[in-house]
Amino acid sequence: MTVLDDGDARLAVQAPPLLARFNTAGVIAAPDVQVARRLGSLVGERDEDVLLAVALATRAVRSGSVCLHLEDAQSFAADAETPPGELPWPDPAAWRAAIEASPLVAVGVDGAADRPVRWVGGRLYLDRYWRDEMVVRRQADARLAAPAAPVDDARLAAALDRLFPDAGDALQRQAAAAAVDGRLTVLTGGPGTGKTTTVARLIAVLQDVAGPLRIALAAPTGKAAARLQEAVHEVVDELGAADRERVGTLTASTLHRLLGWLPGSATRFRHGPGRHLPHDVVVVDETSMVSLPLMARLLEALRPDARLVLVGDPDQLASVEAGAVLGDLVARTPAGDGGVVRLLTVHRQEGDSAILPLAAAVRAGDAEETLRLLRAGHPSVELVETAEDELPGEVELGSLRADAAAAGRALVHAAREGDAAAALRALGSHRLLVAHRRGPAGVAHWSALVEQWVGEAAGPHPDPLDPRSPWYPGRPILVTANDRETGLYNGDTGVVVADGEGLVAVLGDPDSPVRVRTHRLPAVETVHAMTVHRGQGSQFARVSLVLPPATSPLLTRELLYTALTRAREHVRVLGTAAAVRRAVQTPVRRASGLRTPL
Ligand SMILES: Nc1ncnc2c1ncn2[C@@H]1O[C@H](COP(=O)(O)OP(=O)(O)OP(=O)(O)O)[C@@H](O)[C@H]1O
Repeated sequence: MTVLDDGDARLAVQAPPLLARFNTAGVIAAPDVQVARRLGSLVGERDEDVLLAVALATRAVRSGSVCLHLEDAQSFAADAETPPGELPWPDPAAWRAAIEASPLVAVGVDGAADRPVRWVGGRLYLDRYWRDEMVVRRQADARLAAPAAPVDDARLAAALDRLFPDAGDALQRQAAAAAVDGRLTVLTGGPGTGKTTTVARLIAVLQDVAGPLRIALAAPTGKAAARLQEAVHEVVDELGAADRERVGTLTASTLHRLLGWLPGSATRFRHGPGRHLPHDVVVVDETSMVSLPLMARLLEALRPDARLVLVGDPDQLASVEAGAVLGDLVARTPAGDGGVVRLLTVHRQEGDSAILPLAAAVRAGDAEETLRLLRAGHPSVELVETAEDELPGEVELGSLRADAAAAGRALVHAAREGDAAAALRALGSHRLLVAHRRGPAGVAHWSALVEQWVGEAAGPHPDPLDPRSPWYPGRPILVTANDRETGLYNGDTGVVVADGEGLVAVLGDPDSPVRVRTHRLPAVETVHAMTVHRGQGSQFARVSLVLPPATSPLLTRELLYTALTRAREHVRVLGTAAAVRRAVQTPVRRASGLRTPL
């Protein structure tokens, strides 16, 4: 057994022996032990089996689950140093009995309301997540059970015929009809299946048959909100004059902004059960990124008679915080139920791109087909297969370097000339995505490498700049904090460009960029590479994905699928065949109770 080392932040100081054993084995971390001990001390619970279960429930939340399935507890040891079979797991029956008898634990749906942990159906919850899951469960059930206010059938049929003509897509039309009839509609589909097109047209239908309605468009990130707004405007601009007028000019915001986020307040949001949102319809895009707590807050804040339309792709990465609500809502709703519509036909004209078949193979979990498509050498797809578990060498990096340097050179030259639109277009022309934030395969390593390549390709700036200044024309930036004053959000990207004698940061849409003086910017990082999580909600002409070693716990099907579908024209994957296989064969499993009836 590893000796406890106080200098190692992963190891808890003075942990009870059983917890210490699981801690040193790497199954639970110091914060999990601390939560278990703190909760235990509230009620004098000393039973180490119970404390271990609480620590594992905390561990489960840290890895994105809402609760701990006790019978799956050993899965947390899969990547630990000690094989799960060698750890002193409590006897399952005794473990359950100890949990049920503990003063820490409320047992069952109707168990005591004031205990910090809840035990229901073999699942152990920290109370806060239990309550949020109940909010989502009750709200979703109520919304699916009772339809929205009725509309005139003939008028609805006419609106559907006009906005979803025969040549269109029957499922898109069905989604619009569901959004009129129901108070909760879940609209899913892969890239290019027409989700945004359907949203814009279903709003036109709603305004016609039930309007005038107050409509909110929202997304989990500022970037995704901006993209939604732009895409909806494009579709609305093509509608007939009467529909265009009824829809009006829609603006999209982040969910936090919609709910009235209050920094530092205990209730967190201005809108909630006691103060509903004024909207008749709320449409949320990129819902796969919405966590369980945020979904609970949104549902509580809706007027009971409002219509909610959740749009997204449940095969993408789930939220950073706990929960995979979109996937759960899709899975729990009976097939053929009006509340969930999955669009299946890809409408985007991409020539004969191999990206979507590749993404489909990944989604289907077919590792051999994924490798075959990657290796086939289609113009839109490239695999740079590296030697087992080594970082790619100079030869292997050749094509990535060529793309990164070309995009970087175009970006720097445009930035030096003060051409904001060209600089932002260059920023979107190629993006390097990686799995890890830190370590040898992390963002920092790759960002520094690309910076060096771009520096060599673009040459030194002709005018002498202050070498101590972090600002130079052609610096690509990623905003890492929300900032009300400038309206910038965590995740926004842009470029520093020349502006007369000085410099200005330009961000967002190349055709109508936001301009912010560098001294007014919130916290930013140089962004020559980003994590796949960061890239979610954005698309780029060309994408290069560096896979981590096959042993990385971050290597999942959702990560690969999300990265591949960020590319519009070309995607390059660098990594071993083993890493590709491992990713395709490792779907993320996030425990929750939402899929199971109570
Ligand atoms: N029913 C349809 N008939 C013909 N073309 C369509 C139809 N629906 C959508 N399209 C076209 O397909 C393309 C993709 O549509 P859209 O952007 O709405 O898809 P999406 O699912 O939102 O994609 P993504 O999430 O990747 O942005 C657009 O060019 C759109 O005009």
